[in-house]
This record gives sequence, C-alpha cells and structure tokens, in this order.
Amino acid sequence: MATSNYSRELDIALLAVQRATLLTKSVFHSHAKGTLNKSDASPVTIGDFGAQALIISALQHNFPEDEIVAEEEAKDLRENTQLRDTVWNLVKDTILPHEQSQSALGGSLPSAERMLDIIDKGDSKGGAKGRIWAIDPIDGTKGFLRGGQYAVCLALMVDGDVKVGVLGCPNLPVSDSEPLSENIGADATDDERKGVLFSAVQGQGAHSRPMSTGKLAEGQSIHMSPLSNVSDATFCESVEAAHSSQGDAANIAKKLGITKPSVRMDSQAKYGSIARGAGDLYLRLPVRADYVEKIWDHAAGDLIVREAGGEVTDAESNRLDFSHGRTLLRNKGVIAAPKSVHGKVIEVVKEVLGSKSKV
Ligand SMILES: Nc1ncnc2c1ncn2[C@@H]1O[C@H](COP(=O)(O)O)[C@@H](OP(=O)(O)O)[C@H]1O
Ligand SMILES: [Mg+2]
Repeated sequence: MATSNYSRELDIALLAVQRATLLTKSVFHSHAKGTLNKSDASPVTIGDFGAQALIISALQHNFPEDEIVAEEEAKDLRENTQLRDTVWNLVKDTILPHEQSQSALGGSLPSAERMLDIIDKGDSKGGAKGRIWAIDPIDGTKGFLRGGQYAVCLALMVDGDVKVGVLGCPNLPVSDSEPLSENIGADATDDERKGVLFSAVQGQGAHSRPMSTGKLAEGQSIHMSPLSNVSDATFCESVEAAHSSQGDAANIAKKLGITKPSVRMDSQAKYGSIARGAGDLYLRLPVRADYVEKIWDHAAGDLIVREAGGEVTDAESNRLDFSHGRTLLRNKGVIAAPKSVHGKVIEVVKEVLGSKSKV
C-alpha cells in the first residue's frame, strides 16, 4: 500500500472538530442563558451526544471502512425521546458557514433515528490492527460545566500507532505565547481571544490555529519550551484530585526544585498547552491502582506533544500503548515533558511513587 501523508484525514478531522466544538459552545451558552430548559438533561450530556454525532457522521462520510472508538453510546437517547429531540435539534442546526466544509463533511444528518445509529458506530473494541479513530466529544466534563477548560478530541490510529491528532480547545487563549495563568482552569469566559485548534500528523510536526467560526486559517508550527533547567518549569495537572494525585505531584515538584505553583486545568487542554510552550510539564499520577486510562483521553494529546518535540510516557517511562483496545491497559499515569528534562522527571517520579509503595 502507498504511504499516506494523512492530509485528507487531517483536513476532515479539523473540520469535524471545529463543527463539534461550535456545537458544544452553543450548548453551554444556551444553557447559561436558560434557553435549554426543555430537557432536564445536563448540558454536558447534550453536548457529548451532539458532538459525537457530528464527528462520526463526518468520518463515516469520508472514511466508511474505518472503525471508531467513542466514549458515548445512544442507549439513553433511545429511551428518552425528549433528550433525543433536544440533541437532534442542535445537531441539525449546527453547520459551518462555508459551503466547501459542508460538502466535505457530507452535509446535514438525515434524521434523528439515523443520528442514533451514527452515535452507536463508536462501539469498536479498538486494537492493534487497522484504522481506528478515537473520539472524546467533551473531554473535561467538569471543566465544561464550570465554564473552564475542556476539549473536543479526535485521533486516528493505524495498527495501534497514532498518526493524526486534533484537539479543539474553545477556552484556551488563541495566542501561543500567552503564558498560563493560575486560574485558567476556572476563568474562561470566552471572548474573541479564546479558542484554539491543535493538530499533529506523525512525522510532520504540531500546529495550532484559531478556532474560527468560518474558514480555518493555516496552522502555525508549535514547539515545547526549550527548558534546560527543570526547576524553572511550570507544571500542569488535573483540577480533579480524584484523577491525579496532587500530593504526589507536589512532592515531585519539590524534589525537582520547582517553586512555581501548579496550573490546574481539566482535559487534554494540558497537552495542547505544553505543546505550545505555554507550560512545560504535565503530570498525571494514579490515585487508584485499579483505574485504567481511556484511549480517547490521551491519543490526540500524546501525538501533539511528541510532534512538538516532547516526550510522553507513563510513570514507568513506557510509551503510551494504544494497541490494547479501548483502554491504556499497559500504562499507569502520564508524564509529558520536553525531551531535555523528561529523564530527570521520571527519575524523581519513580523515587516518589516507589517510596510510597514501600510504606
Ligand atoms: N479515577 C480516575 N483517574 C484518572 N482519570 C479519570 C478517573 N476517572 C475519570 N477519569 C478521566 O479523566 C478525564 C478528565 O481528565 P482531566 O482530569 O485531565 O480533566 C475524564 O474524561 P471526561 O471528562 O471526558 O469524562 C475521565 O475519562
Ligand atoms: Mg475524557
């Protein structure tokens, strides 16, 4: 088979994520304005289903043979017609303003029933063979609900290896050079300086572009910060203490000589932020030994950081392995850092986590 540069996959993924992100934003605003009161469902439920439907419909139109691993299934919508109709009304009204994108994405979805079937196409078991897309329609549920950071995430894996990754981050600054503020996780009232799409293709670098409502601009190349001294690092972690041990992260930071407070934000916006050099490290440290990470929470971010010149591994320094189904069965935790300091960070991570297991 001829080698692919994945340019068509990237174009479709960017348009699909742009359209889905616009839908999630409109759900958030309608909810905030009280115009979504016909349903009792949470706005995140509505946004999740709607975004997943839009992305899968674009993928099915363009790549009908590909498999899809997505977070949601349509069961709840089949049982609740009011919820189904709320989602359907949003999905059928979410269009991109320029003609060309509409036809590239296959136009509008034909009916509410068909929308449910499309949502259920995300039930692939994943695995080590073939072309498989991973979708998280709203990553950072908690961030979305509080008006903070969240991301619409899409990645293409081929034989278990991530080839294309796109993250739609509507509440991050447009500018790659804006440093991370401590309250970025909470204070994200959107204005025209917010909203960014990150993307990467294996071997072709990572890029960012504004999340416009119209035709997308050319991507700007992004890079991890050229950090030579790890003690100068700004590190990112989850807002949710249940998702990543903030105590372990604080111990690790202290041992590395880091004095700046951590920047807490929800979702894969953390991967995008360090890939553009706005922050330096992303530490995700297991809280519960039995929790297994999901591939849709990491596939796009993993490629974007690595293509920006960073290294992404688990807490034991193994690469994230996307070839074992819907979860990262073989990995515990995530450590993402510029190549220059990743080894040093891992050394300290092992020291801190290792000393805990001996207690
Ligand atoms: N105990 C746990 N440990 C680690 N991650 C968890 C977790 N419980 C849920 N998650 C995942 O953490 C994701 C959010 O990551 P973050 O904390 O970086 O914002 C959630 O994605 P969703 O928000 O899409 O459900 C969910 O899949
Ligand atoms: Mg998620």
